[in-house]
Amino acid sequence: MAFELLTPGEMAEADRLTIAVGPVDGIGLMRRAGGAIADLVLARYPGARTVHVLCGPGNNGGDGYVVARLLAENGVAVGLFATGAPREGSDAALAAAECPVAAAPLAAFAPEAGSIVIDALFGAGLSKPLGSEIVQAIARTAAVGVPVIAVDLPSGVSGVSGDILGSAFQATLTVTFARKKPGHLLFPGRALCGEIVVVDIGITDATIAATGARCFENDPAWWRPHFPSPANDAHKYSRGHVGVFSGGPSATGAARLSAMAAARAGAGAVTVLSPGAALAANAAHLTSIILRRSDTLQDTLAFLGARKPEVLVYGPGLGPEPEVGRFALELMSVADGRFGALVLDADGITSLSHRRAAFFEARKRPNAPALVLTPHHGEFGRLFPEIAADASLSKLEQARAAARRAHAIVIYKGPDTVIAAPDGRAAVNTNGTPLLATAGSGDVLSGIVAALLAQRMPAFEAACAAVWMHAEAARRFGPGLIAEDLPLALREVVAELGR
Ligand SMILES: NC(=O)C1=CN([C@@H]2O[C@H](COP(=O)(O)OP(=O)(O)OC[C@H]3O[C@@H](n4cnc5c(N)ncnc54)[C@H](O)[C@@H]3O)[C@@H](O)[C@H]2O)[C@@H](O)CC1
Ligand SMILES: Nc1ncnc2c1ncn2[C@@H]1O[C@H](COP(=O)(O)OP(=O)(O)O)[C@@H](O)[C@H]1O
Ligand SMILES: [K+]
Repeated sequence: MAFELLTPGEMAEADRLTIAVGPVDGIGLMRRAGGAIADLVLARYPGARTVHVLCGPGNNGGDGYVVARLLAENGVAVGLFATGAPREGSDAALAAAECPVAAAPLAAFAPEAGSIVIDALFGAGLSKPLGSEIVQAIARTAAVGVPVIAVDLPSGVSGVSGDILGSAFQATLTVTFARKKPGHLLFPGRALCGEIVVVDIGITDATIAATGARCFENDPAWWRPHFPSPANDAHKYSRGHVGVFSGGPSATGAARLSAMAAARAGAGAVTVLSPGAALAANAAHLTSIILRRSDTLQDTLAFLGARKPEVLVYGPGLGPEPEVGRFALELMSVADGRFGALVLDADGITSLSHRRAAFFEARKRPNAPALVLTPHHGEFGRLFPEIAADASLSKLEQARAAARRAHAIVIYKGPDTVIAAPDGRAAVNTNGTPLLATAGSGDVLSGIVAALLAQRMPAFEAACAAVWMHAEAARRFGPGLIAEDLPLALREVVAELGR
């Protein structure tokens, strides 16, 4: 399955291994890469008057020389512009020597309406901000608004992080090789890629595996085999029981959203644990969801002993007060097999920011429960300020660092939600929709995660599945979505995933 995301370093390793094993050599890979792009250009832009190919000094430029040659051989009017000649003896120099079109300096590049631009300036090798000559070429291209086809990555986009180094092309189409890179899926890079096409240039799955890549594009294909469905002899508690803590009388809705989502995602029983003062408010709104009073740790322990829930959701609507964080620590310390996993969300995360040392210490205990943290950007920065402040780390690397630090699955939410496990596995979600930017949608996500964990789906896969299902439900519901709509919208998604 081709869902691995390779960093530029891992991709270069895949390249090296492929050449080492043979029979294809470096220039052979480059000819295949350039050939695939030329085919796409001819198929998609049969009427293009002129194609301007912009070549950089490295292998990305090498791919560009191949494209220029093939287009010229097919009768296309090709203008070729280069920034620096390829290194002597390199594959790119060979590709340039084979290209019959003379290269002009990049400063002479003047895009015109009706033409298209092939951006082969920098790809995986981009390591510093673009120079002014290239920044100006990007500006000239944007001013004319012609289609841009990026080779591997839009020049200026970091393949590691999706960050923009100085400036970057806005591509219409990005053609990359063998696998995507994190920079294709993390914002802002994702938005600059346009449509992404991955072409096979003969790098095998075994070679990709040999790079040790442990990052994936989130896709049902690889976690669906773990997706739960009820056994024939299931009863409500054997299907999985989730307990959700409610806030006080004026903040009960968040827990109910989480609880409803847990039920729709397949938990056989869901209990809302409510402070006495909020029982009436909760009771007025709950039907199939069980309601139980819980004001103290003793009350919670009694519930755990009597009802043995698999998973607890702690955070939505609880308020950021330090007592909330203290209770979260107590819950973790009494877990000891009384429940299997804790989903800490929203205020459950924020309230721990004042007790970070105690929290990280608690996570080291051997009997600590499995933990899933679901921070958005602000919550992430509160619980992991040093990691969040480290600008050298991509969002993906930050999520991984946080997962290792907290011995937890971390769902770092946003338009490009990253899911990371303490063992180094990570996934970037790609079916998100801005429709999810609506109050309470995060509470729904915590309930879905809890339900899948309660049905004993392995934790990393459960987190990936929950993020995907949450977004899929939002997409299917469409505009007008509010968080209350999400639990019911999950029905169709669950039905299709189940066997
Ligand atoms: N599987 C693969 O990895 C394949 C890679 N190919 C191509 O090879 C590319 C990678 O080639 P390279 O490693 O040569 O890298 P690039 O061609 O992206 O960059 C070339 C060199 O430019 C320099 N540089 C980086 N940032 C710069 C900046 N802002 N201003 C000026 N110079 C800068 C660096 O020294 C870098 O090594 C890929 O993007 C892809 O297009 C293809 O040829 C075929 C196979
Ligand atoms: N622009 C967006 N594109 C895709 N997903 C988004 C976007 N904005 C928010 N989301 C998703 O919506 C959810 C919002 O969660 P959160 O910020 O905790 O909201 P709340 O606290 O109101 O429930 C997260 O799953 C997040 O990934
Ligand atoms: K490029």
